[in-house]
Amino acid sequence: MSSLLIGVAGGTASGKTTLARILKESFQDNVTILKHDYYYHDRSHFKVADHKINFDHPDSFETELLVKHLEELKNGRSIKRPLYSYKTNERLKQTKLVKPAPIVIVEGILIFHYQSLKDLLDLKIYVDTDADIRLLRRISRDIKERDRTFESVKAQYLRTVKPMHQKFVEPTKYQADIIIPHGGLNEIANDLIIKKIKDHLDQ
Ligand SMILES: Nc1ncnc2c1ncn2[C@@H]1O[C@H](COP(=O)(O)OP(=O)(O)O)[C@@H](O)[C@H]1O
Ligand SMILES: O=c1ccn([C@@H]2O[C@H](COP(=O)(O)O)[C@@H](O)[C@H]2O)c(=O)[nH]1
Repeated sequence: MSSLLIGVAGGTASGKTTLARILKESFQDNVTILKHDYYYHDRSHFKVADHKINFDHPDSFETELLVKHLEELKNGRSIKRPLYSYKTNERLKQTKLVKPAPIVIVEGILIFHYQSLKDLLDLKIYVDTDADIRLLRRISRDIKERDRTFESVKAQYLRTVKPMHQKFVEPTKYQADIIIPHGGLNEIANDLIIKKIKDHLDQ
């Protein structure tokens, strides 16, 4: 059986990681998760504050490498994925071994922007959460987990995150097979996706 490739897109802090985590908890070793964020270009040479760098433009990622890795996984071969630090904007020297699995979830704000990536996906899910909720979540998460200050989150949001969302992320919503409202813990939507995955595993 070839792997089922599921893409989970949506704005920052919409609940993509939360959905991927719920699917991983339900299906354990049957699920492998790859984040587009692992494939950010290295920006550690920038000595300026984070909010000066545009991390929300499609050119910020090495998407060709992600596409190559997804093809490898789909063909049953392991890959060594990059490791990325949000704290230092750095692509680390080490890599992490990722084994193929029946379900591969790829997650990221812009994954439906690239035709080559979209063509590989069997199911495209867009997690749709209101911008004010996402901003509140992002402020808490970035301060707690990504070593940011309120001022830096605010400046980055206004300078790049919001305009790039409107220009590049939001339009990809209509590329999705399923749009999940109130993303993160939408139980009905999550149950439907779990059912779809079970059907694939039972084939
Ligand atoms: N339904 C929800 N209710 C409250 N907080 C949530 C919900 N879904 C996600 N979060 C929180 O919001 C933050 C961003 O969620 P996450 O799933 O990491 O989003 P994304 O991967 O889209 O950036 C995390 O701190 C997460 O715990
Ligand atoms: O070094 C970095 C890399 C990325 N970001 C921000 O992360 C989000 C995407 O991650 P989500 O988990 O989907 O929120 C994106 O909006 C970038 O702005 C960063 O701040 N620093």
